[in-house]
Amino acid sequence: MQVQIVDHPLAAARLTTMRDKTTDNAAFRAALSDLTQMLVYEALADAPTATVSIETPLTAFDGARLATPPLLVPVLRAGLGMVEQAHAMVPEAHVGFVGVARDETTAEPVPYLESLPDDLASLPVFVLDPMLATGGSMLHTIELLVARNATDITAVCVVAAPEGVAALERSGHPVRLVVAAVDERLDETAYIVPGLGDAGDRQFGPR
Ligand SMILES: O=P(O)(O)OC[C@H]1O[C@H](OP(=O)(O)OP(=O)(O)O)[C@H](O)[C@@H]1O
Ligand SMILES: O=c1cc[nH]c(=O)[nH]1
Ligand SMILES: [Mg+2]
Repeated sequence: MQVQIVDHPLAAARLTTMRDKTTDNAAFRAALSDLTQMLVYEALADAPTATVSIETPLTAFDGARLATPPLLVPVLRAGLGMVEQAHAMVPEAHVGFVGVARDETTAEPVPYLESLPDDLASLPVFVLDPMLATGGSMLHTIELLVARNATDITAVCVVAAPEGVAALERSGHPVRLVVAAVDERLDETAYIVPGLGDAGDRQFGPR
């Protein structure tokens, strides 16, 4: 599996703001939005383009547009903080939604929402979720996509645990990972260390 770590001073600065426990909800959301812009920019660096013939004020010109804009799929709740910025970067993209919440005691994903197009055979898909911990929520989402014939999936995350990266790798699904950092480990409650805490709570408050 391809793992692309977005290692840039501006990304590191936003991630540091997100990790800081004194950062309030609004500043956390702002840093996540900025960082999403960088992650999506990097995730699309090799995307195929199609030619668009236009006229500049001076002459004819063959320009470019994305050949196939990806379907954006935020994983609720925490992925909601990424979708507006990702959509601003790719305004022509369609958006699907998946809702999953980890059971607090087992850390197993509990699905509660699924709103996706029926056929994803010819569409790249960007799954937006800041946290890849055990990988359970991401794998649940990827399985929904693969069941709809998706063959080109990018997980766009902020922080991953090595355990989550390994789970994606083991799954054999057609996925690559674009992430700002791969942290040390999971703790005994399956939270990422050093991490940034609960990405949903830090944006929206406790559920
Ligand atoms: O890799 P995993 O072990 O599955 O953990 C990662 C998931 O946990 C968080 O969501 P959470 O369940 O806290 O829901 P929330 O976004 O509503 O807070 C996060 O946004 C991921 O979806
Ligand atoms: O560290 C973690 C693990 C799962 N979900 C989060 O929001 N944070
Ligand atoms: Mg949460």
